[in-house]
Amino acid sequence: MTESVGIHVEGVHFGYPGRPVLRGVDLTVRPGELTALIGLNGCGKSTLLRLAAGLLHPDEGRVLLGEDDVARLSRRATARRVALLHQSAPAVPGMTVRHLVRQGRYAARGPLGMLREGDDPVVRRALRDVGVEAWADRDVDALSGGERQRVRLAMALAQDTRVLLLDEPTTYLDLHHQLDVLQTVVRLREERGLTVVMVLHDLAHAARFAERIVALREGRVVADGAPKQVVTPGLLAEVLQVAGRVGEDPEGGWPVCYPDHPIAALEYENQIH
Ligand SMILES: Nc1ncnc2c1ncn2[C@@H]1O[C@H](COP(=O)(O)OP(=O)(O)OP(=O)(O)O)[C@@H](O)[C@H]1O
Repeated sequence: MTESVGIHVEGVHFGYPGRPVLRGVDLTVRPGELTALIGLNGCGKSTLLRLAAGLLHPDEGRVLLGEDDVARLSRRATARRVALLHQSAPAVPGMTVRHLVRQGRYAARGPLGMLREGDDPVVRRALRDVGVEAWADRDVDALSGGERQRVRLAMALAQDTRVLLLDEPTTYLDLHHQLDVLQTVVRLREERGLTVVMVLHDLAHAARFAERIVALREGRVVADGAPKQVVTPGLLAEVLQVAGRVGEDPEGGWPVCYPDHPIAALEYENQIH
């Protein structure tokens, strides 16, 4: 197994024109760690993943993959180190599943590499890993939202990187396939020593599957630790603006949330301050 790679986010500030988003983020993801990133809509989660994938560059600070500053790596060198599952997929009319998944190879290996590899075993493995090999010759357009989401995961896996960034990997999926995808991620991470950061809106899934939860609020990290340590009624209020209770799964021991109601802005400020 190739050695795992960590991610270091050091003093990162980032904004889109006229819109500051990340306001001084420091985060070290250890090699081989499975981290869930949580927070309200618009708090900067996808932006942080895009910075780690080298698609955006910090205004201040830096992002390292292993020893390498992402801002100094070429697009292809970055694509060999890190794969990002986006929230939305490129939907090209008439493209088959196999063809789309091969795009993941293209990002990392380039056209010559793809020619050399012919019927690429990594593509076949990626299709198999997420259980979509039977759809290889179907049009991507003709898939349901959930089916397409799994194909996008196969595309990210086809990059065959040590670092996997997953932006809401369970969106569109029924409960069976949500659990299936999350278990697949856990298994692949164990088998291949992958370093995984995934944005999850479902705190129950974060608490169940991640070994670490990082919570963002308004572009800052406000909680960071093992699920048992950080999942509290205070986290629900401060990070997700929800009042609720937290218990413990009687068999697995992980925290279980019982969300009650959204907290109005005033009530929320009173709870925090
Ligand atoms: N390309 C862009 N140009 C300008 N503003 C953007 C752009 N992309 C995102 N934003 C803004 O930056 C902020 C952070 O967006 P981001 O997508 O990182 O949030 P998020 O935490 O992933 O949210 P969600 O949970 O809704 O996916 C939001 O206010 C969003 O409107």
